[in-house]
Amino acid sequence: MTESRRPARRSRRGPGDRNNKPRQARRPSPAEAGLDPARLAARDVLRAVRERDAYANLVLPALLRERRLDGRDAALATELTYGAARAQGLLDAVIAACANRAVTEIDGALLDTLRLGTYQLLRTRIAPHAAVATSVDIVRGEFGHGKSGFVNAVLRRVAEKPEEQWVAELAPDPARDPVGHLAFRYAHPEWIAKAFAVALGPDAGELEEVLAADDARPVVHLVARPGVITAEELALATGGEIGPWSPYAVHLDAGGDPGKLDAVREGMAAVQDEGSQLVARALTLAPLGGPDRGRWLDLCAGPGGKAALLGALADIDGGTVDAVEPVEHRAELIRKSTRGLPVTVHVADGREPGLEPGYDRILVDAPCTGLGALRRRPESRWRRNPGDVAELVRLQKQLLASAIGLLRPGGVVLYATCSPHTSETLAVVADAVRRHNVEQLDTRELVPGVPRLGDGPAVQLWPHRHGTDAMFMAALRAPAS
Ligand SMILES: C[S@@+](CC[C@H](N)C(=O)[O-])C[C@H]1O[C@@H](n2cnc3c(N)ncnc32)[C@H](O)[C@@H]1O
Repeated sequence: MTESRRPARRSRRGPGDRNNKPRQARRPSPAEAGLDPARLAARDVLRAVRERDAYANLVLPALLRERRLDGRDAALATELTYGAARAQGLLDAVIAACANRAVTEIDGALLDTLRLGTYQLLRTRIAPHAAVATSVDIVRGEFGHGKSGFVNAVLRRVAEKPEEQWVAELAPDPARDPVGHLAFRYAHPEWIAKAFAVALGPDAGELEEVLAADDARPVVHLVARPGVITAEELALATGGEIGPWSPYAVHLDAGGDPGKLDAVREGMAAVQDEGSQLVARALTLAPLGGPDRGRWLDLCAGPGGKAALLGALADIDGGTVDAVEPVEHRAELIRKSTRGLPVTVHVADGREPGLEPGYDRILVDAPCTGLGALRRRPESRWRRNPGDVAELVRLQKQLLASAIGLLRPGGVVLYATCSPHTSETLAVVADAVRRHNVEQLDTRELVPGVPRLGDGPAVQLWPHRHGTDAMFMAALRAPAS
């Protein structure tokens, strides 16, 4: 991040032009007030996230379009929004230390701007005076001098020390609490860092790399629709690079909106993490007892990323896919993403979908905490709490049991989560193996060519090792007869 403060844009319309109203009769627009549009957009998204539980990665693109921000403004707004949303816990600890009060005692509207300013001061190369002045301007424009004085005072204290020094002062002692220290330093809730350490097991020494990977800006992954375009052709068409593991993956390094790419608009490609591509492909590669008659099921299919890949692969061999999703608007997304493919969408609960048993292959891409995709969902680490896990695990076990009941003899179910939390992964699979007559396959063989998959039989992908989301998958096969 090399952005420094630029002169604020001025409106071309003279202040007072509209409706010929006198100058003093209306508030100046943000541009007229000299407010930086990128920072204002970032502040507004942070506010929507805090007040309405909005998703930053949905609100920001819409807001950039609405305000016609592009180029450097869009890049700066994106960096500041996602960066501040990810780092919230660390930013709040520093703000609390500088304000001499808990952040819960600070007016939320001021806190958004303080987070934005603190992020710029600690984690970007934006000149400190610019970070402070633009934050103060935003607050002064909305609340007046008194509150902007408070923001000014807090941010000036933040600016006294670099991030490392704040971490050294505020984080738990690394000798006594190494996981707590890393969690603080890499801005993760401690329970999530602990869950990652447990999932890494003997490789827990890699925890710092996992946490750091979560904070890196994620590369956009595209999937080339099989039978329509190859990854090579897609890479050429988009200027991207072929992904290392999935035969359909292309990585886009450049920023910008992938939805505007011709290949994506024309349905030849879609945005999909390479790990998700590997999950869908693994289901198709699993060895069945007996021949594959091409009757496949995606039991938790919304919004349809994997259903679309499965549908395209099924189409090549004349197979079909049933896709189940209980939430109507997510079912509609599946219909859109699988248009033209042999996929039938069922709005139903996967625990009792009302489908005829006898499937050759079933994917259970279970609802989960999403702890494996934190880099793509900036605010989610601060929204989730440990109490979410037990309820999800109950649902995951029920969905997996339902899937096993829908298999034909010799059929395979692939259980997957975008979470590495072992309660959602290994424990759910162990429970299924204990309760049901299924054999666990070596899932590593279903992701050929991918290194560092551990001792099996399940597969845990990691952002720091594979550049994918931390997808988990385990294949279970029903006895042949
Ligand atoms: C991890 S997402 C699946 C992502 C999807 N496979 C893809 O690649 O786009 C889990 C989905 O399960 C759905 N879900 C939640 N409860 C469910 C249930 N009882 N039965 C089936 N699906 C359910 C959620 O609405 C969500 O769309």
